[in-house]
Amino acid sequence: MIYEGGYNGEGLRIGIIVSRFNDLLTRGLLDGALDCFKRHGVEDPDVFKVPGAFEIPFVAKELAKRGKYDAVLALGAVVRGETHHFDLIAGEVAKGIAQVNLNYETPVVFGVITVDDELQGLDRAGIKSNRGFEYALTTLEMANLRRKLE
Ligand SMILES: O=c1[nH]c(NC[C@H](O)[C@H](O)[C@H](O)CO)c([N+](=O)[O-])c(=O)[nH]1
Repeated sequence: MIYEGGYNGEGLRIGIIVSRFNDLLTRGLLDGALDCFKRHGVEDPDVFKVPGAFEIPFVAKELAKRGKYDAVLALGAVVRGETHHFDLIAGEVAKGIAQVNLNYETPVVFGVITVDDELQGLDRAGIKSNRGFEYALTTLEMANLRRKLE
């Protein structure tokens, strides 16, 4: 028997966390994700805005703890600058989101792009492709798979 989640979003409760840092990129990711959810039947996903990617794990934990959503999508953009700050942030955000997945029952999809520069980010946030749309498909699949595992 093969268990896998489909892309039907009808009846699913979806939360989206999006960071404002590198807003030009994260706005594109959010647009792509909202387009995907709308076209797959998700009614009115909730959007939670945070200052930067580092703040995402806290909100992800708070949402997962309450168990209100079938799945949560975390969107952010970490751009390699002159400092090694991005390395610290990207690593901590990834670890933080992974921990929420393991400590709670709500799948949280890691939709944080890590890029060398803004142009590379724009390529992924709508110019060549939209990773937000792709991560939203992953979120639908995980929400539906979770329902099959119950
Ligand atoms: O989302 C990001 N936050 C960034 N920093 C802010 C961080 O996420 C926190 O908001 C801040 O450290 C306050 O906690 C970034 N860089 O500094 O490179 C970045 O590229 N992306």
